[in-house]
Amino acid sequence: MHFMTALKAAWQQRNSLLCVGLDPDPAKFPAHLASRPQAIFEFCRDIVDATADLACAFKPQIAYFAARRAEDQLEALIEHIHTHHPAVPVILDAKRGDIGSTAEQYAVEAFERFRADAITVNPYMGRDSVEPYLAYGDKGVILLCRTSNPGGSDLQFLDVGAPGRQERLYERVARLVAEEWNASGNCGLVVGATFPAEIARVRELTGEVPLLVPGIGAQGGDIAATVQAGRTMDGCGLMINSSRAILYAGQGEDFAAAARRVAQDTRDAINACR
Ligand SMILES: O=C(O)c1cc(=O)[nH]c(=O)n1[C@@H]1O[C@H](COP(=O)(O)O)[C@@H](O)[C@H]1O
Repeated sequence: MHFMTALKAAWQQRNSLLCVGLDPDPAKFPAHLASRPQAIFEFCRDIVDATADLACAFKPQIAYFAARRAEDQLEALIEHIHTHHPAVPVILDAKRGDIGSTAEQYAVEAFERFRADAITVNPYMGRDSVEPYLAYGDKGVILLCRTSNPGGSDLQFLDVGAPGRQERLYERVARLVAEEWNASGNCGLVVGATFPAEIARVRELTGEVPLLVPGIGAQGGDIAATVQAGRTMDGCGLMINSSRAILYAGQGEDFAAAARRVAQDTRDAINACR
């Protein structure tokens, strides 16, 4: 199924704009999991099973798996999501960016090895570096635009407009994606919840393009401001990600139930503003 079709169905059927981020850090796992060889998979699986009905997407962050030689556990996790929660699309957060020939390999890795439904991509090497992902017309390509971190302003806020016409770099990315790269309707953009004014600007520039919005929860972004700035006319258009605030809500054997409570509260807080 086309990523956008799956995402729209998940928004509607689950009545949720919440993306549950899967950033498994064994140092923060409950003690009973610590010594288990498949701890990363088991931790994420339990979070997934406890939150799937509350989520419009899952977003595993590849670095947390690769850093611990646990790519096999990432494969198993995505397989688990597809098998047990097929209505919830999987966004592989890899933020790839490289020349076309290398990008082809990253696209194979994301879509054929890991079987992700979408991937995050860094667009700052230009169109040819993104084309190998766009060629998978039914997969989502979610491009960094205005990132949530403080240093995002160092480059993304530079004025690249013609003389007398200010245009920030992130605005150029948003415009390029909306006007040129999204010919197959499979693009999304990343805009941090920590910058609601820029969410509103990106929404203004891109019409209905879905926005992945990290930065609520641990990074302190404002839910109401995010939703008001980024929702589309039908009250959707957003995948609002929270990772650590959900994953590490509890420290004991009932960690998944604690994660569910925070996920539910977050989904409800988002819905209250739609
Ligand atoms: O692409 C991303 O997901 C992303 C972009 C961005 O601008 N900021 C950002 O925090 N992220 C990711 O979103 C997640 C945020 O995690 P928490 O701050 O724990 O909710 C991490 O996996 C980040 O890598």
